[in-house]
Amino acid sequence: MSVLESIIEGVRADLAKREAALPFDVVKERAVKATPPRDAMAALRGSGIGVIAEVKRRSPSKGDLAAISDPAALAKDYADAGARVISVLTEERRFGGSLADFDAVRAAVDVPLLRKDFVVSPYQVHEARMHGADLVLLIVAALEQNALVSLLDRVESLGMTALVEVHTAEEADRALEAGATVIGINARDLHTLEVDREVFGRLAPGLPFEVIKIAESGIRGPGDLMTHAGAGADAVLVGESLVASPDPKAAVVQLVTAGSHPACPRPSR
Ligand SMILES: O=P(O)(O)OC[C@@H](O)[C@@H](O)c1c[nH]c2ccccc12
Repeated sequence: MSVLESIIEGVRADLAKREAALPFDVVKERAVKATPPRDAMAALRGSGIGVIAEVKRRSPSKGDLAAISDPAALAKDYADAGARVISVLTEERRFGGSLADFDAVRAAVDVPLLRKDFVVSPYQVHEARMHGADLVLLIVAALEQNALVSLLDRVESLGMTALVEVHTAEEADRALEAGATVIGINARDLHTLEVDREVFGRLAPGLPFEVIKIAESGIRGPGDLMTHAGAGADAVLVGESLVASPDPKAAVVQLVTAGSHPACPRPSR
């Protein structure tokens, strides 16, 4: 079993417990009553390279990254530093995240929030909306094509934005075929957990110019942001290097400053 498959097995088991505790119909009703989704596309299209900052406690590849005692305070620092979107891991077993973290962040900031999890069921999409999510991650490698298409439609039908994640050219084709308008290119292979920082530069130029392109994982600082910008990134998604920094707020400021510097390549749209 690959790492991805074993993560999904755990996600399905946890999901079954939540479904037993709170029926889908109730989740759907509450999702409709939640604060309407914020415009994530507009946030991502802002001038310069956007920074998506992630609240991430742990990872399967590195173990504990940071003891985040106050996720709301961290998120507030991110937002104050100019992060356009904040990503919150809600997967519990491998990433130490939770919907409680998501709720704490939601209550603290007004920027669009991404629910970062292994979404395999419509339940999780409505659940994300119920908790005030504006974007939902859909990982192509985790989904059959028809599931990808129907989950993408569902995310959009609830007024949210789907961030469709790919790692190979074949997955990028599947994302486009499914109608993705925001594509994240993950440098990390979720089957092996290996990081290849060149994947973005290989795949992004092959995507249509109107697709919003996000470089994900392994971004150490402004240098990596500039490299991805040169290959056509609209935004970068950064976790570890921020949470592990002695000063996460300053680390975001550095990225935002680099991404809005006149010397930084601009998104071509
Ligand atoms: O911590 P990093 O290397 O900066 O990476 C952040 C983000 O890209 C990573 O957390 C991630 C990308 N895709 C995922 C899918 C599931 C869980 C986590 C992820």
